[in-house]
Amino acid sequence: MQTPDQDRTAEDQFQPIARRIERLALHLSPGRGMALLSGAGEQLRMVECVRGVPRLSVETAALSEYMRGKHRDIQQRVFEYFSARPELQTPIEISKDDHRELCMRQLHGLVREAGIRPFRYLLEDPAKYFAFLEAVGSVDLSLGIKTGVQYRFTLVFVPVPKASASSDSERMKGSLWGGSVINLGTKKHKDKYFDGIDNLEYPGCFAMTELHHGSNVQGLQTTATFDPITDEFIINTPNDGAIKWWIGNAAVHGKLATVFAKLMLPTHNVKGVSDMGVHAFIVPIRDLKTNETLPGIEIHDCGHKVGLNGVDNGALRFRSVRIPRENLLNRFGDVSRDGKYTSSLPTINKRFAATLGELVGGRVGLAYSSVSVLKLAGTIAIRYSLLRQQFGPPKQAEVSILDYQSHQHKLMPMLASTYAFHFATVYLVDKYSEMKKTHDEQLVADVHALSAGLKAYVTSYTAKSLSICREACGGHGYAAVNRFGILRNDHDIFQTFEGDNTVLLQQVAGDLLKQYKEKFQGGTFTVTWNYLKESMNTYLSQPNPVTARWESEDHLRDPKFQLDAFRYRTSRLLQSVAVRLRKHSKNLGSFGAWNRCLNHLLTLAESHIESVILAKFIDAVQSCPDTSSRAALKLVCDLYALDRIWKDIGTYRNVDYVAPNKAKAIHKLTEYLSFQVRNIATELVDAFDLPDQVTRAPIAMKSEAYAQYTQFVGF
Ligand SMILES: Cc1cc2nc3c(=O)[nH]c(=O)nc-3n(C[C@H](O)[C@H](O)[C@H](O)COP(=O)(O)OP(=O)(O)OC[C@H]3O[C@@H](n4cnc5c(N)ncnc54)[C@H](O)[C@@H]3O)c2cc1C
Repeated sequence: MQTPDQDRTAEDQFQPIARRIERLALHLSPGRGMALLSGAGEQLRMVECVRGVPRLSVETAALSEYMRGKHRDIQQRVFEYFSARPELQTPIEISKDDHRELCMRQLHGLVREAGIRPFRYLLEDPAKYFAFLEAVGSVDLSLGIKTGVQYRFTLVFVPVPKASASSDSERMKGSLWGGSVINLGTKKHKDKYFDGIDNLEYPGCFAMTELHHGSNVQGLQTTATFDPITDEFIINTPNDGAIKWWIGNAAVHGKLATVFAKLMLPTHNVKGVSDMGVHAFIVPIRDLKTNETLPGIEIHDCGHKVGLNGVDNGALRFRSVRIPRENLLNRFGDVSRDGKYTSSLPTINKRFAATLGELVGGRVGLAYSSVSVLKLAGTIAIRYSLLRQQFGPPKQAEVSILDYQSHQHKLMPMLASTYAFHFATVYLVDKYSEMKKTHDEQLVADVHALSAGLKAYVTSYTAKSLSICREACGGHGYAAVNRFGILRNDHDIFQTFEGDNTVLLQQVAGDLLKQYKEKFQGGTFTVTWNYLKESMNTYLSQPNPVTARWESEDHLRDPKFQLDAFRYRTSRLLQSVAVRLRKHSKNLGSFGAWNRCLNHLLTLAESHIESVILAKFIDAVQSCPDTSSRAALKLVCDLYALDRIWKDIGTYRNVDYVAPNKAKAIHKLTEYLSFQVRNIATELVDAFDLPDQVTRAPIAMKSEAYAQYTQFVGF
């Protein structure tokens, strides 16, 4: 019996030989080359077999098991619940109002009938909560967001670098009702509200954004003025710009809201009040029994949206609404009966920073959910592309559209990226759960930056990919029943809420620069960024002219080469932007210099996140215990890495990190790997383990797809 290690050795020896034979087989078909390769995949695979060249054989069940994680049971419960209650499934055509009511019924059903308690999972085992969120998001993204609004444990304080164009102080972004009460409040709040939030007796809102200020939370204008005579706060909207806007659950269902407002304390000086900064307050907005809007509060519907119409976003105006002093969520700052402000933390910035570690869950959740949207869209597009046949060699059968090189180019690197993101976000969830247990300071910083970067990177990628998937399915991709339109519209806003992506990437860049500065002052890099210590030194020396020319397949598929290349790019971007910022600061000041270098900074942040994603993917390949799954993952990982390097080949060529012959070899190999991945695409999407009841698009059904599609329109 072989150990996994012996297995790996044998396989590692075999693979390069098999690859060479296979390539030779292609070379032996003069004049046909990639056309044969792409145009007649099925025949070619048979030819390959005849010539003794094996296609990777993948044990889907084993791969699926490796991908699945430990909380499949909760997802299964969600799927089973909706299977048993077809009337609760969201139809393709539904009005805004009906969709909102249905979403609320879906959530009630899960909590009250199926006995699922998301709020408890969130507290006890965040990974279970995220798995649940993934499942409800695949039922309907509106339901996923509605759930998040009610429960989520996030309030993301986003410290944007001092120099950035957006703010000269810290900002906070985030969610949402349940999380804000538990995280920003104290025991009295938990005792009073936990059960009601958990069982949906207290549907609530998270009211931070105002008409004039979204990203820049420091600019909020709503006030909460303490009245020492009545022992109350007076919540007021001073002007139209301060109307709370986009507030989820506000238009119809919310009964209470966490309202973010500037805490104003009376003083004896000329000004009469002192601004203590933005704090959070629980404000009842509707009568718990009658659902009537409470006096002093004006609520309007934000109206029909581009997507997520199952969520009732509303706008709120407060006219001197009085709430008891105890409604201040006072974990980080409190006001005593006689109007004295106290906090264990001396400054607003410190209070924000303390909140960071507790409250990054929303971004973790969005990154994770975005990967499941990508899996769903990729599964639909790839299954259909395998089924769909158009054209073919003269007098021969038509070929699958996925046998066209152009189609492989559209979908196979995307499939590889989906796997890459899967492992990166699973890692993020693990780190987040660990952080919630240990509160380790370095981990807090790491999770904070990683969640910002992954949320921004993954949601942007998914948003673009949804359009590519639609187009890859031609006209039938445009039928609403096949889901791309709805997914695209619903997911689009993932790029904006829980922190705008451009703003979040700046935060990652700012953190990298901070680390860079500390390195040169003898500090240590946080866990994820340790690699920079090493690669900064490599960067400072010139690229090696010999390795720049190495082009063998074994070298290009060596994880060391791939990671070095990713990290070299990040180090180079980091070093060069630091120099530029220093130079421009002299004339433009730090704000102007930051803006002058903004695109450079965003590229740096993306490059760093790509390095982290690749590193986690390589780890996942190496840790996979099943031989066939490991071989498949290695192939997919190579495609991810080389495709990314090829997409940025100009950067590598400009500094001679890659010589022309090597650039050409990377390109050729990337196309070849796309073809190889295409050959196991069925198994790779099957391993996502999305049953037909979840994918739902008729064109992606595992069997009888055309028949199901024709039935849908009435044949
Ligand atoms: C469907 C939906 C649901 C929502 N739910 C809630 C909710 O429940 N509670 C709540 O409080 N809020 C909610 N929001 C608000 C959401 O959080 C904000 O829209 C988000 O924070 C972005 O703010 P903004 O809309 O003001 O965009 P802005 O900050 O005005 O950004 C507009 C553009 O300017 C760019 N930009 C801004 N600053 C910079 C900078 N420094 N550098 C470079 N570019 C910059 C951005 O990249 C973006 O492209 C929701 C929004 C929507 C659409």
